[in-house]
Amino acid sequence: MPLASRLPAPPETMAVLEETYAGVLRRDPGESEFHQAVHEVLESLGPVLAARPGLATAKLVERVIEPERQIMFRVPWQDDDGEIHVNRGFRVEYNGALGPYKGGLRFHPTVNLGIVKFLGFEQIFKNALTGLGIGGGKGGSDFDPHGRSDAEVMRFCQSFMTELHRHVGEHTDVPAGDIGVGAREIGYLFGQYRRVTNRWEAGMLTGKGMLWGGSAVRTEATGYGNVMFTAEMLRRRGEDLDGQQIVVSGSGNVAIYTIEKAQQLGANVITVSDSGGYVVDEKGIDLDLLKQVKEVDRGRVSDYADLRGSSARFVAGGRVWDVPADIALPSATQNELDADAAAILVRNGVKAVSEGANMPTTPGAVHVLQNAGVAFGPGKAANAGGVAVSALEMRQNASRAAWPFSQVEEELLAIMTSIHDTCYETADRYGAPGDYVVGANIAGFERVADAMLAQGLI
Ligand SMILES: NC(=O)C1=CN([C@@H]2O[C@H](COP(=O)(O)OP(=O)(O)OC[C@H]3O[C@@H](n4cnc5c(N)ncnc54)[C@H](OP(=O)(O)O)[C@@H]3O)[C@@H](O)[C@H]2O)C=CC1
Ligand SMILES: N=C(CCC(=O)O)C(=O)O
Repeated sequence: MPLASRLPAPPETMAVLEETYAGVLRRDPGESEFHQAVHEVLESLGPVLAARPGLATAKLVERVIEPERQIMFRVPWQDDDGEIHVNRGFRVEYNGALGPYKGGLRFHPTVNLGIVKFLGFEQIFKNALTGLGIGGGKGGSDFDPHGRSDAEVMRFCQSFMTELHRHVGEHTDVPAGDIGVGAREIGYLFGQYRRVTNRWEAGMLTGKGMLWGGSAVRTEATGYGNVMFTAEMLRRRGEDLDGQQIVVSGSGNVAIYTIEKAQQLGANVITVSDSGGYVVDEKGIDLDLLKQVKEVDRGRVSDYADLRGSSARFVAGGRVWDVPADIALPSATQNELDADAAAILVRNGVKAVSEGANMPTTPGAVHVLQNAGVAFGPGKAANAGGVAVSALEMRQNASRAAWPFSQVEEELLAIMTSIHDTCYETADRYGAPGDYVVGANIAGFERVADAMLAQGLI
């Protein structure tokens, strides 16, 4: 896809960015999600490079695009029947200019280097926007935890950390959860780290249990934060969440706590989904039942529909975007909301779309939504609540403190409001009022670039 500037920029500046992008396509063919993530950022940087030619001279954009370190490793493990499996592990330590590498681990059969690089590249700017002194990184494996016993997941996590421990630490690289990596997996990973290093290093992993160094609100943080960001976008338009009809995709950690905060603010959430399809619940999602199905029984959204009764309908293979709503909060996976879905949302009168997931909206869908005047919150800004509270967990660990839920939630609200305002004001300053994609990309990039320039050619 050719590079088109989202903002007026001199042709010679765009030519430099186009050559940089061509280099990415040449060097990393086939990594389509990584290309997509880079493409979106480069489309925002024209005016920045035009105003600061020194960035081009310093090859700053090329340096940000190339990870500082890419680690891949073998993960052998044995299932409950004694059969041996071999998975592949990844950790991309993308950019440490602002702090230790920080980012989740994803366990999903679709994980490959390109996926990890897209997630890590997004994480650089997301973490920069938090202002909390964290660099960008990401990792994971093509291991599929679905249907595996706790013992099998434990053996996999122990094998995975036996290798990963060489590369992580509280002052180096601090992983956390993402798709397929929740409280159970974090526990097994931390236990193995402790065993192989003989160190109690609380700050090397976030999302830990409350009894052993975890932070209040970390479980809720990503979902809460996206709803807080959405509320700020609406507030700027003289609206709030009370009474709004909301469609949510996904039914995991981000989706569940998105629903919780949205319901607390008076909204009516009527859908959840998983890879089998979606449920629409005319009475509104029963969150206690959803938590029981997903967090306790590790079931499917179709099980929710069966248990919920007549108000809930399961649509196999369908997408929540077909259901009329005021607000859409994609909280499952990348590229789940395409241009056709965006057109349906617009036709049904959607007012705001805010990304709880990482890069869930395709470029074509972003174009449809923004052209229709829909408030759009990009994931690198809107879903930064998770990593922000991870950074607060690291802060508590460093001071051996444990803050109460109310204090952490107050901090989270302040951080999400600050991220919103930074993006909003940056977009305004660059002549793209209300374009949070431009605001997030430029504000995040400038913070990283200034730190990189100060630290020399490394
Ligand atoms: N956890 C965190 O701290 C943060 C997560 N995110 C992002 O939020 C999104 C969700 O993560 P999280 O809630 O933690 O993960 P979970 O594993 O808890 O839940 C993922 C949900 O998305 C669904 N899903 C995953 N892949 C697909 C697919 N290919 N097609 C349809 N549905 C799919 C899953 O359904 P199924 O069970 O059928 O696979 C599940 O309902 C991801 O994009 C993640 O990168 C962003 C910021 C922070
Ligand atoms: N998966 C996460 C959370 C990362 C973290 O808490 O370090 C993300 O920001 O995408």
